[in-house]
Amino acid sequence: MRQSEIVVEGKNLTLGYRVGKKRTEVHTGLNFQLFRGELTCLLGANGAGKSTLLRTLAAAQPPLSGNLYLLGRDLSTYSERELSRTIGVVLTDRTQAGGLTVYELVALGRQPYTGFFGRLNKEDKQLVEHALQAVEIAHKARCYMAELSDGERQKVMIAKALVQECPLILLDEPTAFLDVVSRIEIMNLLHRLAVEENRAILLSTHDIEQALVLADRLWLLSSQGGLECGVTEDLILGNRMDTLFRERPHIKFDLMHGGFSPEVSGEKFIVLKAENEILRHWTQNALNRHHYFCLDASALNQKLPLLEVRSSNLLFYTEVNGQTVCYTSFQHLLENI
Ligand SMILES: Nc1ncnc2c1ncn2[C@@H]1O[C@H](COP(=O)(O)OP(=O)(O)OP(=O)(O)O)[C@@H](O)[C@H]1O
Repeated sequence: MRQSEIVVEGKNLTLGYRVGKKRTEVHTGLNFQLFRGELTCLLGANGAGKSTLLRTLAAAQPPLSGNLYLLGRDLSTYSERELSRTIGVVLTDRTQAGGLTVYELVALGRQPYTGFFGRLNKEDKQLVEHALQAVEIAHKARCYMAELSDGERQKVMIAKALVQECPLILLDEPTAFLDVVSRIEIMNLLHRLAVEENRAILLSTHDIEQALVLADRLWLLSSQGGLECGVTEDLILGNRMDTLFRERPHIKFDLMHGGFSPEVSGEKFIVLKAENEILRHWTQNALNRHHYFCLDASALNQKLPLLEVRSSNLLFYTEVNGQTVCYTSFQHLLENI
């Protein structure tokens, strides 16, 4: 992977809120860089500070201290007009602009160039059409926003950010409210746009599964650990994912399957032999829910029961006394062991 241009850089940044003389620090000493041509996903528990960080990067609130650079220049020196040409912000809002058509809403993204009442020239129109095609919503260009699904509306908001021609796009939970197919589509789309259009795209999400598949980099934000940044696989294999929910030790990151799950509170042990990895995984899933710790065949001895799974309807359970029973489904097995 080539080293690409840094779009945003934070140095020793303190984030938070100032109301009158009261100062509430949400994070201190944050250091990070965001690169062009990459999709970066910001992950963190509820209240970890993701929206606060995104708002600070979007210049919607100033940092309490430290340095924040956008394309090498202090963010606080940007004018409103410069900001609207440099940062595209997509917020999660279910009821946006229902009375506008898709085309009109995306065209609003050209305002930083055309002015509020500005007419679109030929180039503007081409950009709008290109953006509608890029997010695969061109066929709905004449529909009203109110007539779209949540996923389609999200695509339109992304198209609007695209026509702003900003090197940086920030999205706060763009896949909230979406079904699994739309979540995959939106994340895929954002990754493609980051690479093909050479933008720096940063989004916050609770959709860890999708983030682990598509994010070029992760930003892991936690109240105790601050911000950890890195290429997705470096953080996963460096055991950094568990830092996200450090204060909830009963939730563990499953390195094999890339998701969080409750730690097994096993009281019973069983030796598990399975025909293949898929059968092993789902058998373990069922047994863990019933408070069994599963050991592999190397732990085989007479003092532990053995479950041999050849298929989902051929399960051989051998009790400690050596008696073997064959079960024909998980329901059958779980009702009897
Ligand atoms: N306007 C505000 N004034 C003071 N504190 C605030 C304000 N907004 C948020 N906070 C605090 O900042 C902290 C981080 O909140 P933030 O909304 O950034 O978290 P988040 O990671 O986006 O959470 P979620 O995943 O629940 O959306 C929280 O403790 C919250 O109470």
